[in-house]
Amino acid sequence: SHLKFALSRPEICCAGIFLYGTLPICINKLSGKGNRPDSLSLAMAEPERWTSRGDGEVKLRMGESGFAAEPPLTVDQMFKTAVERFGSYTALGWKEGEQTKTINYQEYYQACRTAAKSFLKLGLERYHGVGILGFNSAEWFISDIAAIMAGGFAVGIYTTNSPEACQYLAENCKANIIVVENHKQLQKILQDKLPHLKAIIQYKDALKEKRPNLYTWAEFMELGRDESNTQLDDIIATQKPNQCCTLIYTSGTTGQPKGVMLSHDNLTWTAFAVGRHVQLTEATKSQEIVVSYLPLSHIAAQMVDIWVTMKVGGATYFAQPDALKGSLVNTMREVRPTAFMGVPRVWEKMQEKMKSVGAKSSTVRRKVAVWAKGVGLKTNLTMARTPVNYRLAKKLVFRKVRKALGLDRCTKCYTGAAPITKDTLEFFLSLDIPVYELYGMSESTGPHTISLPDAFRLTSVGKLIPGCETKIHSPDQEGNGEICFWGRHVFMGYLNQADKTEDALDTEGWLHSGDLGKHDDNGFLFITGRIKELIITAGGENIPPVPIEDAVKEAVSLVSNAMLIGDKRKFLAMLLTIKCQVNGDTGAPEDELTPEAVELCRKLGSNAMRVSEIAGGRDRVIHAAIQEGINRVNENATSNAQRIQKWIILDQDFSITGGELGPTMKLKRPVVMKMYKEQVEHFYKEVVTPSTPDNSLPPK
Ligand SMILES: Nc1ncnc2c1ncn2[C@@H]1O[C@H](COP(=O)(O)OP(=O)(O)OP(=O)(O)O)[C@@H](O)[C@H]1O
Repeated sequence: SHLKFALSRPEICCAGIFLYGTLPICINKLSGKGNRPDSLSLAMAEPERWTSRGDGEVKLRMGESGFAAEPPLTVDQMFKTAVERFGSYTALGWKEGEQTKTINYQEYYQACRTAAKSFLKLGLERYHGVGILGFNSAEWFISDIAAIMAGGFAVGIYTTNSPEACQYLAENCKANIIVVENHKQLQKILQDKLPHLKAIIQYKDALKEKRPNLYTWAEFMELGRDESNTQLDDIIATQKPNQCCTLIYTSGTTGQPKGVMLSHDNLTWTAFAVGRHVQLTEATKSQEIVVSYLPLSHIAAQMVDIWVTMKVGGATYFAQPDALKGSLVNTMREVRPTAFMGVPRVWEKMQEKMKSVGAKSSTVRRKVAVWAKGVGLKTNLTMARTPVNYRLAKKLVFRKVRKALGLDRCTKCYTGAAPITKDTLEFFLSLDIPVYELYGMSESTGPHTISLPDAFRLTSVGKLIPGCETKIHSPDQEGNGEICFWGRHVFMGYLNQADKTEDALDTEGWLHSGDLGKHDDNGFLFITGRIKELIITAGGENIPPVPIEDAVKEAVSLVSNAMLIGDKRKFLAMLLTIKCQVNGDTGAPEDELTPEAVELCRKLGSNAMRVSEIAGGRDRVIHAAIQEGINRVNENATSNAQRIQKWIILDQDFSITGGELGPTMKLKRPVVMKMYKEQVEHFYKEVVTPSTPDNSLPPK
């Protein structure tokens, strides 16, 4: 028909050829190389691999067989199937006073439909956000799924966000509705600056003030209770798996948060692939139980607690808001999860706690524990369990430890979202608790590789999830290169950020992770660095900071956080913080040292009790001990450029509340650089000589 048209109207065709020549240039400018803007894509038959438009569609990365060929589903379709198969099984559980309340899959689905109708009644528009700002709860899940069913975007907001950060997100996703946990979170969004906002719902505690368009959870659910189903069903009928339904905002370790657009297929396929790959059991055989406590605005928690659990008909129990301040272990002991996911900091905290309890126990107990841990590590590393010793150690120690942690029926313990140290992995392995690593990013809907009981290498992040692919881009001689992902878990694009999307996805559609890694001969992936935080010195040397920071933390036990500086500078310097107490209510670091740090100071010959007595080199004894540790690290440096020439102890530890750490405890380097600009400038102002009175070490 094109040919026929060209022959009948040659003048239009010539103009068309002219336009056709210039159009690609305009298109490239508008939307990035090789990817048509969506208005044009719509006119053409096939959507492209990515889009940065909220109402855009993408081409699914279907495979011909295996996991990648699984038929695509919308969230509603997956949920309906779960209701058909597991309708009467417990879906969600939570504590109300001393009582545990539960709802089954049938009730859960109906609650989501009611909430979806309420959202529509409040004016939720298609492809607009529903922000959710609060601790994990049934209301959080219901809001999330209802937002999707009603045609909006579910948008989790970190509870630790400042009012400005909350407003930035709400504006960015054109939030029509924001669901908040309590009065404290409500205060963060009570601004006139949100042009799209139509209503706010508070799901915990009584309202402290009445405002138009502010609803309690009960009032909100009442709105949709008797609404007809027509509007909701019409919207659900038009939803497609390749459309966006969830926005995950990156936590900003590498810059301003970006809205990662996840499609229905991203969520439902990843839930299927993970559940199948790690061999979760379906509720009809034996129900999987998880505890929800990690921030739900992060993809790891959402994927495990909401989607994977729904796929297999598991039950999710909610921890208390003060979970990470100490109550988690109580919930764990009550719920006794069958699968448990922690970010590295959670495992580290457990390790610290167990070590300090262990240190106080009797000599005999300690000796038994040391012996058992030796047996545990050896047998788990070699996978050859010496029956007698292992059985005895299990009876005397391992079983008791698992019970105390609430992990007695947990067969799947995971860590992910950030690097974990070998020391922590070995600690748990020695207690016969293998912690399996997951690796991925928001842009890959969570996991890309997973280690499994029968595919496990200490410090490896495991092997690829079937249906996904990994490419190591530009590998060096040792096989180290940028890890790139391919598969149905790869995101749609960053909302309204075509340029940033283009940086992340290459023309063939590979997602560039910004992480360095390599495979061993058996296909295990090892993360060896982060390109996104590589330091390039003024001399042109590329230095990955994390190994040096970890080495310092290991050499000087008093140090809680370390950040290496030196990008575009002549030499390396380091900001250090000291292990201190944390305020139980606010999570803010305090001036008092931890008991462990006080003990370490004593051993070194210092009476320091507070950070302020040590910071800035005030305590000469501690200062000398740290310098000695740093000298040891410097001795192992691979080149002169990799030696730490100067360092300083800061007055305050890094924290999530302070903004220096992201929700998964990854360092927000740009934030720290800004906060300590003066100290950093000071490093580079001074002439480095051996007699410099601060913490300097002369260049070799
Ligand atoms: N098991 C792991 N081991 C080491 N690093 C990991 C692991 N899992 C995730 N990471 C790191 O976390 C990154 C993904 O972070 P995520 O997508 O959760 O973003 P984020 O925490 O919101 O921060 P950002 O602002 O950097 O995107 C990965 O690219 C990798 O650097």
